[in-house]
Amino acid sequence: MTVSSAPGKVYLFGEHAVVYGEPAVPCAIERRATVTVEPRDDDHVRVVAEDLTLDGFTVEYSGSTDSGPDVDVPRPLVQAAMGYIDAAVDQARDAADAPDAGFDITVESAIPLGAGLGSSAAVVVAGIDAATRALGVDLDPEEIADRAYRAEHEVQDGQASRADTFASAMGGAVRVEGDDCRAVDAPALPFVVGFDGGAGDTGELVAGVRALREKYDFAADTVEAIGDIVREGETLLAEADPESEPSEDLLDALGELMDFNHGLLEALGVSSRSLDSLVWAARSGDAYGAKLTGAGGGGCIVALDPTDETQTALQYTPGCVDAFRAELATTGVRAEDGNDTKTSEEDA
Ligand SMILES: Nc1ncnc2c1ncn2[C@@H]1O[C@H](COP(=O)(O)OP(=O)(O)O)[C@@H](O)[C@H]1O
Ligand SMILES: C[C@@](O)(CCOP(=O)(O)O)CC(=O)O
Ligand SMILES: [Mg+2]
Repeated sequence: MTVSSAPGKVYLFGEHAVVYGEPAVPCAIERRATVTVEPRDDDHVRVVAEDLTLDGFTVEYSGSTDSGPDVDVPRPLVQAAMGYIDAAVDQARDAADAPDAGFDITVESAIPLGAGLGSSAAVVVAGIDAATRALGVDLDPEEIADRAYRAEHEVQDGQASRADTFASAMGGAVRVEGDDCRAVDAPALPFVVGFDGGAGDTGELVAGVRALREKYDFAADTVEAIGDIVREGETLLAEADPESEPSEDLLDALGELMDFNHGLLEALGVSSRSLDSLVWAARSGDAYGAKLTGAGGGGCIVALDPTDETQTALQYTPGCVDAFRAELATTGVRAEDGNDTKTSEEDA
């Protein structure tokens, strides 16, 4: 049996624009998905994922129910739910050159689904690591990141960047621009996350931005302007001492850029009334800055605040179902079964 975990992430800057080649800075956070894999003697794949719920299915009884009810779950719902795990299994079979390998897979995750914290990337990264190790193949974190990207790219109909999967596989703060992925030496930033209980459909939201970008030059300019914000932000990070607490000046400047980034994402149509209300609650709670994180539509915002004020303000905001401090995850994908021959920290 092999067990692997991988972290979720928040975007300091740059989601959506990263899909069109602009840079982005996602940061891995200490909320992890854990995948347990047991190889099988046949080529079947059996998945237990208790955090995953499906809305709407039909159960048909005909005559005796000895063989159990015939559950008719609409195909698209199953595909949406299972696509990422399926794609991770395909990648692991390919990496181990074992096209007929079968697995019993259990997924457990502390990352809310579809909420912009990269649950899909964490599940795919941890799944590829656990399944390849179960087949006796040990991939390094960069290769897991690459295969996880290919899996997300396939599931999201060709609309995915390398950002989420690279951050999850490597841990820490990273910078992604097209195929160029690298670690960023940044001070530990005081992230606070607010969750509205909702979710967004990544594929649909990315398609919406793509359509606007094709329709209006000013929407294409907006995407480029997000890239400018990221470039400005990474200059600030590069000037800071990664070993020290971030200075107030740095937090002020990063916060201003986060606020601007949120405004541009809002203009591109990927925010929502509840995300905006959490962003404003964080700002009135004294955050240095706040923005939505990930695809948007519903889910999470991220704010910068070293004190408890933003978290408290969010907790008292109607529509906020959870508010928590998100520590930077310095380790990306890792074995949880004592069979690890590497961690991304050692490799970095
Ligand atoms: N705990 C889990 N168990 C099984 N699948 C999961 C789990 N968490 C996430 N997933 C997969 O990831 C999808 C959500 O990914 P996505 O829409 O990209 O949002 P995000 O990555 O922001 O959480 C789910 O529909 C599901 O397919
Ligand atoms: C919108 C996007 O930039 C980030 C999506 O993040 P998430 O899946 O919502 O956590 C898409 C991508 O980079 O693949
Ligand atoms: Mg995702």
